[in-house]
Amino acid sequence: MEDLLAVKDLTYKKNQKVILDDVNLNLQPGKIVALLGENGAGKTTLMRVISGMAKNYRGSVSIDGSKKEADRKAKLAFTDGLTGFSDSTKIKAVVQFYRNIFQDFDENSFEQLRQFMKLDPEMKLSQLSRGMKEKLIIALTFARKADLYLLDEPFGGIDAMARKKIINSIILWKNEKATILISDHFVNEIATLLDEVVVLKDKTVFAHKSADEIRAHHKSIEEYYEGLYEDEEDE
Ligand SMILES: Nc1ncnc2c1ncn2[C@@H]1O[C@H](COP(=O)(O)OP(=O)(O)OP(=O)(O)O)[C@@H](O)[C@H]1O
Repeated sequence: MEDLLAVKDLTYKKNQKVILDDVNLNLQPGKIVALLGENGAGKTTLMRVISGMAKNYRGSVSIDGSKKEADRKAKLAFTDGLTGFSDSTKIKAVVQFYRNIFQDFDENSFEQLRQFMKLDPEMKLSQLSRGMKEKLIIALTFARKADLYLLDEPFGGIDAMARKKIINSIILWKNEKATILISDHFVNEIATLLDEVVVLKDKTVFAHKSADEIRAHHKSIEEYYEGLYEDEEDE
């Protein structure tokens, strides 16, 4: 099958510091993939490079065979913290903006997601709690009919009950052929969703395995992941 995402020999520096070093990553359509790694491992940076927000990297990123930034942006949904909107912006105005910018934004889907998340369209961004903001970001992201969804620690502030409901529903919100790359510090909570696991360590892709393969050899994905760091702690 042709790759949906192909990252080839990617090196990214910020202020002369190497943040990603020779990253290669290929993802196929229709997969849910965890992006794991310690604080500072480069998960957010990798998503920013893939999405075209971070520039001046070496190597190449292609989505559906195209390296063009405009093509990539049209095919992927990445909501980076609602930056750029003022605090007094209402949810309904953010939705209006999304509708104007993204051709694949589906208002009916957003409406369903908004109700699911129990968000009031009249509320201003300044009135939203951290968890409510994260719910809005998830709703905006999945209201698009994208080929690739990048979710960067999407649930940090969301309460346990809502989190469970969201995680169980994610698979229903995406087209069968769409791929999700999701970073989360609690791999256990998303484990049942996963088809593949990518671990960023030492500035590069340290491991990329199928979830089934990991489960065949380890008690859980979490145990496998923690095992990658055990030797270091003993030193
Ligand atoms: N604006 C910036 N300027 C300089 N260095 C940065 C900047 N943003 C991030 N970095 C550095 O890039 C590296 C990777 O950061 P990144 O945010 O991508 O990691 P992460 O894996 O997403 O971490 P976390 O799990 O804490 O969210 C870190 O060493 C960090 O110090």
